[in-house]
Amino acid sequence: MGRTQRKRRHKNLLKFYTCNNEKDLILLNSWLAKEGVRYNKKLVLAVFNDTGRGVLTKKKITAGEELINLPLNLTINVTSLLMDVVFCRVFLENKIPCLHKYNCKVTFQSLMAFYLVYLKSQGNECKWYIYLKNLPKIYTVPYFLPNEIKKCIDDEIHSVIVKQKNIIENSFYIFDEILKNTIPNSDIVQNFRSNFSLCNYEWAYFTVNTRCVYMDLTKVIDLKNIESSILCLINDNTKISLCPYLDMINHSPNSRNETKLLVNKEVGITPINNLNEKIFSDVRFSIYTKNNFDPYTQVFICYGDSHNLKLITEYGFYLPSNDIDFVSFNFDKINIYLNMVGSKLSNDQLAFISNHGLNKELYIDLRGLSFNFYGLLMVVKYYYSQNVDISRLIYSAAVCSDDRVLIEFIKPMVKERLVNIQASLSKLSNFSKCFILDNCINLMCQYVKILEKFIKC
Ligand SMILES: C[S@@+](CC[C@H](N)C(=O)[O-])C[C@H]1O[C@@H](n2cnc3c(N)ncnc32)[C@H](O)[C@@H]1O
Repeated sequence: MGRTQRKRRHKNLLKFYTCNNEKDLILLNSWLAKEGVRYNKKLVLAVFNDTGRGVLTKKKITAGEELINLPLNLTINVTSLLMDVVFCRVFLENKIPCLHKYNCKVTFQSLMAFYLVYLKSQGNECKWYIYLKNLPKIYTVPYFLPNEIKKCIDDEIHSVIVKQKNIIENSFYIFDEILKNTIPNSDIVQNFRSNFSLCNYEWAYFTVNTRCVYMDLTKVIDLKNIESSILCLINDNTKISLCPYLDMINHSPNSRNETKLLVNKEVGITPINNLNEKIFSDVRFSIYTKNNFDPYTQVFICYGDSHNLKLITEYGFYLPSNDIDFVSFNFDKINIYLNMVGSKLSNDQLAFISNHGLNKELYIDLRGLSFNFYGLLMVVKYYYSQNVDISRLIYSAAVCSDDRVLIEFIKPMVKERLVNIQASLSKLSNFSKCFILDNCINLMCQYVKILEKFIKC
């Protein structure tokens, strides 16, 4: 090894320690190998200073290399739920007609979370025991902040938590009712009943939220006739799945990757009532990277959206110096401001705004007003100007959007937003520090930076 290489390796070594030899992870690795997972031999699990547990490569990885390849039966996906006879009986052998009563009432994510509590309640009798044992015990999303702190954080973060809370609590009460009314004809269901609590369900919900990957199984299963199956409870699609080991890879906004479902030609599209494990024994799920990774560096994939509001509230982490962050403004609040400054919108203006979608995507980022925000302000200011074609004017904003009149007009409202965030930050400084709160404070400071830049321009 040359001097430069040695130096680089030493520098990298300081940033992580490998954890492949920890007892639980040895068990996880040998279980995965036994179950047929094929992962790139260069990869090992490690704990990194900045991101926590993740995947490290010991040798160079080049774009196009496969990272992990799993048999479909080793992922928890829609077919796992459908093929689990005992789980399906919870719904089908029930004192209430729950498929009918709760038709389209929950998301697939909620159903997956319910299934995860069911699996967890089986302890070491469960096929997924080793996998479940290695999942994080807690999640660092603001949902879990104490109420007195939640009250002080910015409205944007708070409104995401409120939405999460509604989804989680509503689905929890539905599942609780279903479980209370099921005919408990096995120990598995008895245990499930006694383990089903809001706290366990919240853990499961955020396990699914933070770890699932997109997986489209329409090439192998026919999801059309679902009326008498548990899928009639859901109001969205089933395209998410938990994939052991793959879910150890952390996120980077700069990473690019692709997944593939590798299907043996003979596997046709199976109707949901004909599913069995054998059919999928030849179907595999594979993930490739489109990046190069140096030896002894962390391997990342991209989870999708990378703005910090999403990362903090859905995944529980914050990316510093994130240029794509933005501060949203609610149309109703803008409307109140317009009324206050004597620029009440007419019905014609309101119809124009709604028809052109100018009441959505209203935000300010480090580059200034969003296209829609700018367009909305044009409608406010120029709709009734003579010789102005407002539609043409709005679309010219794609080329030039620095009309001082519009910017100065909205500044007082932006200043008020800034003052409110600063006041919240000051209240938050009274609470003792913790990782989740720090993430929220970091994001709010980013909002301050964005708004101050806008006001100064
Ligand atoms: C799919 S899991 C990745 C593996 C996870 N770190 C573990 O120990 O099991 C997603 C979670 O990893 C963490 N994570 C992912 N990317 C991260 C990053 N760039 N920085 C910090 N934490 C990250 C977050 O807690 C996130 O909810």
